[in-house]
Amino acid sequence: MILKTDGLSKTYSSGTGCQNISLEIKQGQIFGLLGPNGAGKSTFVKMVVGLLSPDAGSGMLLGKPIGHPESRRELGYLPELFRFQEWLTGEEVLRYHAGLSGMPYSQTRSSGMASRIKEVLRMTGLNSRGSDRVRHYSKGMQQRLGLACALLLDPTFIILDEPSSALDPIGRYEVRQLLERLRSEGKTVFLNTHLLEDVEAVCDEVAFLHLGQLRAVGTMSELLHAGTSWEIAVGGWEPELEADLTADLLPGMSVAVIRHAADGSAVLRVVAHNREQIGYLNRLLMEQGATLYEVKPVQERLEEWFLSMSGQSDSADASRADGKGGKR
Ligand SMILES: Nc1ncnc2c1ncn2[C@@H]1O[C@H](COP(=O)(O)OP(=O)(O)OP(=O)(O)O)[C@@H](O)[C@H]1O
Repeated sequence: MILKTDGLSKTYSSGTGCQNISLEIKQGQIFGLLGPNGAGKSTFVKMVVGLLSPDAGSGMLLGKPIGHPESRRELGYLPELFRFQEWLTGEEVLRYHAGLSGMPYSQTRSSGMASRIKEVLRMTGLNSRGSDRVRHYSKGMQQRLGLACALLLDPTFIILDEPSSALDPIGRYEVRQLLERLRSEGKTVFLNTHLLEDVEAVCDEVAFLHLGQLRAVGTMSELLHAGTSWEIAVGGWEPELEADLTADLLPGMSVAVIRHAADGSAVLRVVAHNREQIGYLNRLLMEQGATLYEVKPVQERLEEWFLSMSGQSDSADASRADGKGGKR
């Protein structure tokens, strides 16, 4: 386990922050922490990297208690709000950051460090701009420089707080590719974000924070409850079958007609919690003289899930509180 937190809590004088956060991040995964603005994501990250002390709870990071200097040695961190010395060049900022890590001055000037600096500039798409002053960088380029700083000392665990917030779609795509490459090298990445497409594209596991509380943890497919909603193509369909089927369905199941053609073909949207319930529906259809041709699982869209988890659709919440990876 790279990171394990147990009930981490921080309450600001304003009464907000985050409470009782218990998470486990395994080696080699990209873990996404999602949540709306003000959910408490950065507060959690700051406790993990040792910038804030928790009011309660504990955590182990790379085998040491969080906040311990040893646990930070293997950590790369891109803060949400970054600001660099604008009079320095990108290369100078990186060398300065190497020095801040405790590296002797001579080593920060070594040829090994010069080539590592070139490498992280290349990895983050800044290879041709390393000798330009930061004041001439765009916001997106400064964010890339922050990413280069986080990667500079080849950390085992990389925590990125909104790494793509200033990037254009190409930049976001490049960062996603970089994260995948880091994972393939065995690194572990913790991604704090509200960019749903990033989470959907790269995260192995996701946690959802809302109003400082952990609401859900699981893989994308667990969280989106793949398998509870199905699209079913049938033949021999008659409009009155909808009411007949509905009357015989098991508790929690439902059927709605999406399309129906004059030749008796139809597509149904079915809520069923397992394949046995689909088998039961097949039997009902056969009893009514209809034929089941195709069954396709339908995945909920991440955006809809995000909205419902953020309290924008309470009725959707209530119907999805079951199973592993569900709401907490
Ligand atoms: N230093 C602080 N003092 C007082 N309140 C704070 C402080 N930092 C954050 N908060 C409050 O704590 C809550 C969580 O903030 P936090 O920055 O952790 O959320 P977040 O999920 O990272 O938000 P965003 O996605 O907007 O960056 C918010 O209500 C915020 O106003």
